[in-house]
Amino acid sequence: MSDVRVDTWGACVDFPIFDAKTRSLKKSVLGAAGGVIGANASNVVVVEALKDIDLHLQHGDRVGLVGHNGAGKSTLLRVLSGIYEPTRGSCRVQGRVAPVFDLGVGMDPEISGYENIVIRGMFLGMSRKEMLRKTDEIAEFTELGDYLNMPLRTYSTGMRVRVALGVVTSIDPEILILDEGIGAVDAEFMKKARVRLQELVKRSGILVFASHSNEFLAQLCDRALWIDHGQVRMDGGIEEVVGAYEGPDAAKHVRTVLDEIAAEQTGTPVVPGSRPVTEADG
Ligand SMILES: Nc1ncnc2c1ncn2[C@@H]1O[C@H](COP(=O)(O)OP(=O)(O)OP(=O)(O)O)[C@@H](O)[C@H]1O
Repeated sequence: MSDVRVDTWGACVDFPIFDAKTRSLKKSVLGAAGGVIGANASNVVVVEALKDIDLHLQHGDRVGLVGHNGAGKSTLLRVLSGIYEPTRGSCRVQGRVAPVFDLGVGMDPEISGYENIVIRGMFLGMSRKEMLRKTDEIAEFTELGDYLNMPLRTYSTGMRVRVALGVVTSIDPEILILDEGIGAVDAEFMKKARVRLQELVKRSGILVFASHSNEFLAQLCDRALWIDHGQVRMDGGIEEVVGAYEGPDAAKHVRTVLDEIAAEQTGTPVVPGSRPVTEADG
C-alpha cells in the first residue's frame, strides 16, 4: 500500500467536437465556464479540457480540486482513474483505484438492497466474499431495515443514496477518486456518513476529491489544487487555495471547520471566532 503513486507529466485532454461549426467560433475562447474552445490542425473544433497537468501524489496525500464549472476537475479525475487517456503527455497510476463518480452507478433497480450492496462493492474492486462479510454492518448503517429485502426501485432517492454511501464508505481503496454528488441525504444521516467518509479517507492511500463544498474539502483533504480553464492555477493548503479562489470569507469558513476538526481530535471545545492572543494584540 505504501508504494501507491499517481503521476502525470504534461497531461492534456482535448475533446474534438466534430459537429460544431468552426466558422462561428473565434480562434480561442476563454469564457467564465468551460475549457478553452479552439481548433486543431485539421480545423476541427476542440475543447481543451486539461492542459499540461503535472501532478505527483504519494501515499498519504489528500488532495481537493476546486475551480469553476467546466474547469476540468472531473476530466482530471477520469484521467487518474484510467477512463481517459491523455491526448498528449502521460499518466501513470500505481495502486488499485476506486472511482466514485456517481453514487448510483452499478446499482440495479430490480434486485434487493442487500444484493445491490454486494454488487456495488464488487464494482469498486472488492471481492464477493469481502462484501458478504461487510453486509450486516452496512445494512445497520443505512437504517433501512426490511426495505433491504425489497427491490431498489421501491426506494426514494435518499434511500438509494444511503445504500450507495454505506457501500462506498465500507471499501478499502488504495487510491480513492471522489467526485461530489454525496449531498442528497437528510442532514442527520449526513452527519453519520461524514464520520464514515473521514474513516474511509484515513484508510485510503491517496485521495483526490473534486467538490464545490468547502466544508467537505476541509473535512477530507489537507491540500488543494485550483483548476482554472484546464490548468493548475494554484497548489497549496486548503485555506490558502480556497481564499485565493473564493475570497477571505470562504477561507475563514475553512479555518473554522479545520479548528473544529482539531478540537474534536484533542477534545478541546471551540469558541467561535476565538484565536490565541499574540504579542501583536498589545
Ligand atoms: N465528453 C465530453 N465531450 C466534450 N467536451 C467535454 C466532455 N467532457 C467534458 N467536456 C468539456 O471539458 C471541460 C471540462 O469539463 P469537466 O467536466 O472536467 O469540468 P468540471 O471542472 O468537472 O466542471 P463542474 O464543476 O461543472 O462539474 C468543459 O469545457 C466541458 O465542456
